[in-house]
Amino acid sequence: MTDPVLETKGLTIRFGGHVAVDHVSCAFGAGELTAIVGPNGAGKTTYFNLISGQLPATEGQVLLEGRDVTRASASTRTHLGLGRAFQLTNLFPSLTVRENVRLVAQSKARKGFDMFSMASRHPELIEAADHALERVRLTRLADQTVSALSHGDQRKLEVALLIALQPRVYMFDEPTAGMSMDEAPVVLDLIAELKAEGGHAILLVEHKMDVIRTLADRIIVLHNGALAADGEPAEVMASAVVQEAYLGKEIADV
Ligand SMILES: Nc1ncnc2c1ncn2[C@@H]1O[C@H](COP(=O)(O)OP(=O)(O)OP(=O)(O)O)[C@@H](O)[C@H]1O
Repeated sequence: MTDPVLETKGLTIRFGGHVAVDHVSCAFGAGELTAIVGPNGAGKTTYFNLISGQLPATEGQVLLEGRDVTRASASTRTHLGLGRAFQLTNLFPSLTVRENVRLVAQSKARKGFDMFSMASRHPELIEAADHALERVRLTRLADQTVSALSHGDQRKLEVALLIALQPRVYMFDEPTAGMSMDEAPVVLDLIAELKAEGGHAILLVEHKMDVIRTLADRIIVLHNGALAADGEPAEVMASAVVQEAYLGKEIADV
């Protein structure tokens, strides 16, 4: 790997006596999509929270393009290029879909949040928002308020917001959860396109094996918070230790 885009070194968090993420050292390169798997409670979401800054590490480091961001706030990490799919609680439900995406494009461009005056003076922000919406096939809903969107369309909007942010690292946590069979391919195709663009590291927490099989270049397995396996998908899937101990029966048909 050339210089990693993202790296964790000995990353650890303890909740009281419980070690939820246990000295995880892992580097993620540009153009690589890594699926993070493991049984319920293995520490996947907590690992994501440590990387994105939602939780403070007890020990270890998070490096973004070589820069130590371990003590940086979540919003600083976002500005530095760490893009985690937005939770809908971060959105403005009474604003339109386009306005929400534009606010992210605006924050990326560091042009402040004076939403209504900014729009006319910076048509490029509208363009960036519309481009992101087009990529997730939400153009037809651009003028709807967010609160009126279906669950699947809200998930697509989360991805559009990430695209508007143009991060170096994309972090997706079960991006197609709750989507219909018709909706999921839009998001999965888009993630494949982002991977093909080559400039980003992509991390994906995912339970669905068909999604992992289609998208992942690499799989890491967490178990009891520790890194239990790391390698090419076929190799990791085939390892007896993963089949029997970590993923159970579901993986047997891979
Ligand atoms: N804020 C917290 N306080 C105490 N314990 C926590 C906290 N957050 C997570 N944990 C514990 O850390 C462990 C890892 O949880 P985590 O949610 O990261 O697992 P996961 O692999 O994402 O599971 P799932 O697949 O079910 O989402 C669990 O035992 C969980 O109970």
